[in-house]
Amino acid sequence: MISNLSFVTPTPDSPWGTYLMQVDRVTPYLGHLARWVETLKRPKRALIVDIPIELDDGTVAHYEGYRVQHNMSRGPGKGGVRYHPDVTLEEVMALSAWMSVKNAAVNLPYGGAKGGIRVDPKKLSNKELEKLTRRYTSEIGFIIGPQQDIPAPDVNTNGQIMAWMMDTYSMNVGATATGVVTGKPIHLGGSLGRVKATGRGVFVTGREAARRIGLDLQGARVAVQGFGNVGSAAGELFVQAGAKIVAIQDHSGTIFNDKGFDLAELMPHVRATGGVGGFKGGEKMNAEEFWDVKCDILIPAALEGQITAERARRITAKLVLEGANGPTLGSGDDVLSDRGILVVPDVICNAGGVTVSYFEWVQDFSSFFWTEDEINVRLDKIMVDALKRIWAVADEHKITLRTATFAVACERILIAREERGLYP
Ligand SMILES: NC(=O)C1=CN([C@@H]2O[C@H](COP(=O)(O)OP(=O)(O)OC[C@H]3O[C@@H](n4cnc5c(N)ncnc54)[C@H](O)[C@@H]3O)[C@@H](O)[C@H]2O)C=CC1
Ligand SMILES: O=C(O)CCC(=O)C(=O)O
Repeated sequence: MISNLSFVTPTPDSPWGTYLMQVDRVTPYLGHLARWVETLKRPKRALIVDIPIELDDGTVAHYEGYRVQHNMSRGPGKGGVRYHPDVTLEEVMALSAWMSVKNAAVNLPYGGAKGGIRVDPKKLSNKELEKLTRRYTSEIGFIIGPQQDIPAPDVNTNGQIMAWMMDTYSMNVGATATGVVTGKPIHLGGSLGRVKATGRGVFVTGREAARRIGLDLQGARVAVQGFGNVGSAAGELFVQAGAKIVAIQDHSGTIFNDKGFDLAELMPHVRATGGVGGFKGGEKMNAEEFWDVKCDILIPAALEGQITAERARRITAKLVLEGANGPTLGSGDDVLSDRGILVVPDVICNAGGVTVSYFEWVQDFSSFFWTEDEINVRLDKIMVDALKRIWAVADEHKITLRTATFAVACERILIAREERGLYP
């Protein structure tokens, strides 16, 4: 693992360390392009901003914000913005690099970027959240734009936050620029289908993977970690396909129901309380027992670094669908692979969100909007075709789907890098 960057000290289990190891694993499959591989090991641009805001009680608080543009060889930067108290520059760097790989894996004309603010948004009022978002947008305003870098929602951010970002950027440039962010509300140039698109992509890749390994979704047992935007939308689609969700874990608790949860009862509880904890339609479980639950499909859809080697030894699923970015440590990945558990990696599994973000961006430019059916059909096709190509590479080289996704994506990025050349 080469990393002579002065501003991060990755470890094998940290997000950037995990990403570097994934790049090292793909290098033997890159042929002559391997001489460009160092390009992938350093972000093109990393911006740290101070965000001062006046709180409701009159005091002034400072928050640290980031926007990292990992690689722009294939087009403008693209990737979400995360609000979380544990966000670091290192984490955002890894998330931006995974965006480069993901966008290339589904062949979108984008590079990779990601942003974040080190904040617990649950502790802020709506007014404070708006001030934070607007100030952050102004601070990063000179490196984002419809043709430069297009943010979108991620953990703890949503359509309202995208609306504030779009409005702030537009006021600063003096013209409404709907294409500067995606994941916006429908009335502001948002796309039908975007809210559930990431979960839908997890379902589509999961359905294809299940078919290939002969796993029947009818009656399949599913465990989901993270029941926010991604986990809940994926879970709903699996239930519609005949599967049952037997265990769910989120920040508020872990719940179990051997017969499968009734989502018509659970969803209103989550909307009303903010989490699954306290739901009466199932038993409460110890958090660590989640990883022992008997299931066919496991969907980590919360944060990074959840599947350690130790947990990977206990997982009973035949199929792991990475809804989250970076949920599996390198050591955990090796254990899953040795045990014959198929992992559909984040860089393809959760690409449905950015794919519909791309549709949103295209619709904004043409000011012509598609129906939800058109969007879902196009999304399904892009995901299925991308997975087919990746699967063929995995079979050809006898490598995991993760390394195969990196092989397909990194080749595309580095061809673009080589063709563009280096001289100004
Ligand atoms: N929103 C999107 O379009 C996309 C999101 N992702 C990834 O999916 C994952 C989830 O994102 P969203 O659903 O958008 O976020 P969200 O904010 O809607 O939901 C996050 C979920 O994770 C849970 N969670 C947080 N800390 C936890 C912990 N310590 N243990 C268990 N659960 C915990 C929360 O309770 C919540 O249910 C993230 O890794 C994100 O980067 C990936 C692609 C696109
Ligand atoms: O929709 C987008 O542009 C990016 C979504 C995202 O942050 C991700 O795929 O991790």
